[in-house]
Amino acid sequence: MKREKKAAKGSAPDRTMLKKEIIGIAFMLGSLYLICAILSFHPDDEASFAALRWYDIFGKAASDVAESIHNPFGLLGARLSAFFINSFLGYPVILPVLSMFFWGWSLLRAKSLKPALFFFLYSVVISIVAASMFGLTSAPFSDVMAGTIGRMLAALLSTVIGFTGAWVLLGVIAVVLTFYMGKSVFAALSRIVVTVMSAASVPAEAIRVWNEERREKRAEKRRVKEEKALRKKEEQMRSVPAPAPVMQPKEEPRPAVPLTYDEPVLPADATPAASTTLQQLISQVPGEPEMIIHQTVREKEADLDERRLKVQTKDREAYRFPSIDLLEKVPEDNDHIDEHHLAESKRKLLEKLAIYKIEVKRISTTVGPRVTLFELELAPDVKVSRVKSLENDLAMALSARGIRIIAPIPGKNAVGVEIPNGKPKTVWLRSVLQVEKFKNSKMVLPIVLGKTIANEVYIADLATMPHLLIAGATGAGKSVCINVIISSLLYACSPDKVKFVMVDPKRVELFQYQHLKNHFLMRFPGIEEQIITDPQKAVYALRCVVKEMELRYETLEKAGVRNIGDLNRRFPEEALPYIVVVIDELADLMITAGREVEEPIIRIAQLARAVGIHLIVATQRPSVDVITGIIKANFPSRIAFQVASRVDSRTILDSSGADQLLGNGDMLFQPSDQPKAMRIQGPYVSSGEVEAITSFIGSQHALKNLCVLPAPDSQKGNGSQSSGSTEKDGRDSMFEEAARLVVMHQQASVSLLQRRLRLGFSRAGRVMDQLEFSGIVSEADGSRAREVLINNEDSLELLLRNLDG
Ligand SMILES: Nc1ncnc2c1ncn2[C@@H]1O[C@H](COP(=O)(O)OP(=O)(O)OP(=O)(O)O)[C@@H](O)[C@H]1O
Repeated sequence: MKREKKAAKGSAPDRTMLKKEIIGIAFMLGSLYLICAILSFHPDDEASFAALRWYDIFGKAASDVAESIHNPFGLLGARLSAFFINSFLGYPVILPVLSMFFWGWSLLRAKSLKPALFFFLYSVVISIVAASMFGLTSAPFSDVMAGTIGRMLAALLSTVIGFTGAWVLLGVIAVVLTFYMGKSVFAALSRIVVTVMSAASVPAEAIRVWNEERREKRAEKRRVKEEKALRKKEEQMRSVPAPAPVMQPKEEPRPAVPLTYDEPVLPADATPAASTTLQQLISQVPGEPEMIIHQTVREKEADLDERRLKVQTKDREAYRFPSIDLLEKVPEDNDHIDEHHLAESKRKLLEKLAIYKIEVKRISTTVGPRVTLFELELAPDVKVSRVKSLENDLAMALSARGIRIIAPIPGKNAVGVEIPNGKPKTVWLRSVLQVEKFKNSKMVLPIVLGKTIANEVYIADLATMPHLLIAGATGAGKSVCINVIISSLLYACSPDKVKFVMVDPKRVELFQYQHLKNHFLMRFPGIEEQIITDPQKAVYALRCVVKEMELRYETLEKAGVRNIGDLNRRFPEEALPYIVVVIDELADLMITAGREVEEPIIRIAQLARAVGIHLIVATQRPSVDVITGIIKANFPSRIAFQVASRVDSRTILDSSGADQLLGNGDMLFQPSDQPKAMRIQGPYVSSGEVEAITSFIGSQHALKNLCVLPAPDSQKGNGSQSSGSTEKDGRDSMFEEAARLVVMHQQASVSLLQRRLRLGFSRAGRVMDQLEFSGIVSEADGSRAREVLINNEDSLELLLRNLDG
């Protein structure tokens, strides 16, 4: 009983909210009154209440004076307006009062009070400046525009710094303030205007929706009528006896189904989308299995730009997150369901099953963006494997590609049949980022993979995956998927939190990310480019990552923590960024560098989870020579796009299914912690959108502390050392020749040594290190070329002789 009473009283947060709302309304009303009173100021009123004391408002004298007052807001209004205009700041005082109104509005709408505070500070200073400026003029209205304070300040300034100096000083303050504070204030004000306008447009939208629904209902009624008439005709035809006794296979009756709608199981932050017309659409025959239509999920939208977009990085440069407006707007008719196609698919499916005498007890459907899942509850005596063997027959009966049978659906007493929708819907990146789930995500490295069959936005944490293998035929959507993953991370993480190592042997897939070089891309000692395209350099870059991993392990050990999360929490000032290594085409690397590249990939995959290094590896050749057993074993999270054969699907996922996918971002995602892959439709992001995001980031101030990976230890006897590299005094046999080459060309680059001396990349890199150690070239400095420290060949010969000696 007590508890009920308590509940009735409302919870503490509710009461606090209520209090805030009351205070907000009081602020708004108070400031409105003050603004109106000030605007109604009348100069003659002051004389009327001059004899009246402040506290003397209940007496007879007060009522006499009130009658002669011009201000429509009464004695109080007249007094306040006279005080603010004559004795305070004049009319400019309206600005701070206006900011009080804004404050109240922010309290009422439970918005952050920061913009209101900014506006208040700005308006106080700007009204003082404006009052002083009016104080400097001798116009007739200057008295009411300056107030006592404005006139005093004007007199003080013109005495101290002169009349012109006062104008300049006040002008500069006004311009600078408006420039720095104006932006955020105007942004906040424009948000209020937008909110008010959208509130006003709600009734119009409701009328439009109502009209549309009415039109749809009428069309549905007409359609049902037509269907009924057609069925009647069919029945009449059937009742006419056949002319000749021809032997025909006895056809099973078509299992049309009665319908019920079930309450969908929705995630906490999702609301069901309306799906009302389907019930009338699909025919019902009494005694047939029941049909349930799962309503799809409509994710709660959220404005991603409402979070804090500007942050301070560790090296004190401001960084601004890309705005969601850089992505294209979702076309409006995107929610439309092709109901006729759905009804037709269901009819054909049941017909086919009836031919094979597979009895269905209950059937339910979920309409996804690209496919519809029919969940069939079979009669107890039907073997699940019989349905599975019908995959090809069903595909033929429905004349559709991409039919997949899930037998049984994990955790359910049902078999799933996925049938492509008539009109596939594109899932736009903007629509999957613009949801509350993403905005409020607590994941470390949230990546949006797309929409599930129930239209739920699927977000995974790369930090827990901990590595991702993406495979599929060419043109199936791998590169778009990688772009989506990188874009999700760019929308979620600042450059302090995540860095990328990008390896792109195809040269065309990742070049747009060049714009990220001053914020998100890691650098490598001795290599100018930050997006690696050369397979030998890729091996070197991956070894740098391995070295970084080893150093990070040492750091963890010294700090006495178990992983990067604990380290960053304990020492936020020295927090390490997560490193995401993206390799867009593993096959090209495996063919040219083979074991040399497999080795560091496996080392990273096996060990790097704890130190925050994560791999995303894509390949269009899902064969065992590229996705080797050991690579597969270390990539428990995998995405398969459409592939040519069942064998390819097995190579990626250890099961078939990817061969039945539809392409264009249709994927099977195998999470590391689930037994079966799930079907997801990947979002689409165009290269124009990626360009817009990356160039927005690239146009910002470069970070001063650019992350350079450590050079790897020189590898001996591991195959990377080319033959003929016998060393003298620890130096390479090509050392002297290399020294002469760089001095002759006055140019020190690894590629020059590679080209002219025919050295492999890693060997050329080692020789360059030795040249640096001997003082012939300067040390590497980020992306800048090394300097040659020896001017001529004579000095070089002298130096070489000294080295030998
Ligand atoms: N999620 C998606 N939604 C809609 N269309 C898509 C999607 N993903 C890819 N596509 C379409 O497929 C085309 C090819 O995609 P993408 O370049 O990603 O293929 P790929 O697998 O990387 O091919 P390749 O291996 O040859 O580079 C895109 O240009 C686009 O038209």
